Amino acid sequence: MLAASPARLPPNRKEQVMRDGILVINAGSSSIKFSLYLSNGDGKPSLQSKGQVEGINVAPHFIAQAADGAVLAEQHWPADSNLHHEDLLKHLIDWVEDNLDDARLVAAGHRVVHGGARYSQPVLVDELVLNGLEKLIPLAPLHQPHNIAPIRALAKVHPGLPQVACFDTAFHATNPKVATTFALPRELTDEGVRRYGFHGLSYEFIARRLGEIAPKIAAGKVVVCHLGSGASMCAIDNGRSVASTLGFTAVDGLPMGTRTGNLDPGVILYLLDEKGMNSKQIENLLYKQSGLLGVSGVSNDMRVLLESSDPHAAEAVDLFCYRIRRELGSLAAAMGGLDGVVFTAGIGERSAPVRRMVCDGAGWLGISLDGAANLANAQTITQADSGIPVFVIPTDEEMMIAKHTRNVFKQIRQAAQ
Ligand SMILES: Nc1ncnc2c1ncn2[C@@H]1O[C@H](COP(=O)(O)OP(=O)(O)O)[C@@H](O)[C@H]1O
Ligand SMILES: CC(=O)OP(=O)(O)O
Ligand SMILES: [Mg+2]
Repeated sequence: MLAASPARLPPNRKEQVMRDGILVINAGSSSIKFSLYLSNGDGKPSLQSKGQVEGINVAPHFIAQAADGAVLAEQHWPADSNLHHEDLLKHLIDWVEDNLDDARLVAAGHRVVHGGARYSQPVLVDELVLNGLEKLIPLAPLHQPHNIAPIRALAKVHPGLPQVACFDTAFHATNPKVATTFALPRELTDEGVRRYGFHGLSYEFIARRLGEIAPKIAAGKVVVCHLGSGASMCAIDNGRSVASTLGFTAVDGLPMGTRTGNLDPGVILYLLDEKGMNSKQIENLLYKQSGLLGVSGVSNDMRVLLESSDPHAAEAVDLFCYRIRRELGSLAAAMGGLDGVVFTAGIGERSAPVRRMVCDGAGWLGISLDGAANLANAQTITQADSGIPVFVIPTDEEMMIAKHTRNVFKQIRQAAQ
């Protein structure tokens, strides 16, 4: 049973001293990340613990940490342990429940990458919603099945726990039609074949955080570069997404760890007709064998490429940075101007060489990098007289999910009273 059961909502006298716990799950193909937030009143949810199971289907490793990073629990399983997503999720949930202290679990929030045309807001999940989300699996094969699996698994062990799906696509619902339309026959556009954009939870967090750090810039035209294993860029005008590099699926735009990014569709026809590949083989090529891994032949990990002496590794890094520079110009053009740039996610937050290669080629936009600040991953990495400031801001998709989940939970609690 997936729908929220009002029976568990009004706290009884004893429970009134308990704090509300919100479990956030961000599940990928080989890892399940969790964060437990305590939520009291209207304040910002506070992180109580976080952790992850990595190496699913290889040699799973579980780690849980307190908000200050202190390790609370750790477990390794051998490669032949035969543990699957569901077993490991159960381990994770059991650990969270055994370590709630004075909190009680009141809701769970999940990152779901594709909400399609229907969901432009977080939604309380029920069977109908889940069925709709399952129909979007072909549009995000690397993510959507893994995002949905923990919702079903959690519903089994916790029937009645309100679960909220928070979408990577939702922040881009403000894009104008011209930014989302492919030049395809109208019937296809009308049935939903259009650009959606992803990484929206990260962009929403960054837009809000930039509003605290540099409110004047945040009220202007900003390009945010979310550079992780999945990578994209977003044009944000006065806090609203107006264009992004990811499209109908999460394989468009920039080259990523293992994904091609933007590709002439004629290449797909060539693969079908001349190479005799079928759609599954092509999906595998586009999503798992390309990007940094495919070009370098070395690794999908930016750290490994930057340390490698293989010229193909350098070529992959060059291509990644070149494409970011091109998209920077394109997104600035979409907004008709540029007031600031933000780097975020694994590579954006930590890789000074990548940021330098992007910014050195963006002098024409007025960007003038401060080398020392860049090396130090400082919050502002441009010189004081740079025409455009460039920021490094750590993203926090989990915090965004916790906030959305708390808001949906508050609404259903009010409705139940
Ligand atoms: N110090 C670093 N320098 C360069 N790249 C880094 C560094 N730290 C992490 N990365 C890269 O960040 C990427 C993962 O980013 P992340 O945002 O955690 O991705 P995801 O959440 O999509 O798995 C990997 O390619 C990794 O190599
Ligand atoms: C949508 C997407 O590409 O997500 P990730 O970066 O987590 O792979
Ligand atoms: Mg990510």
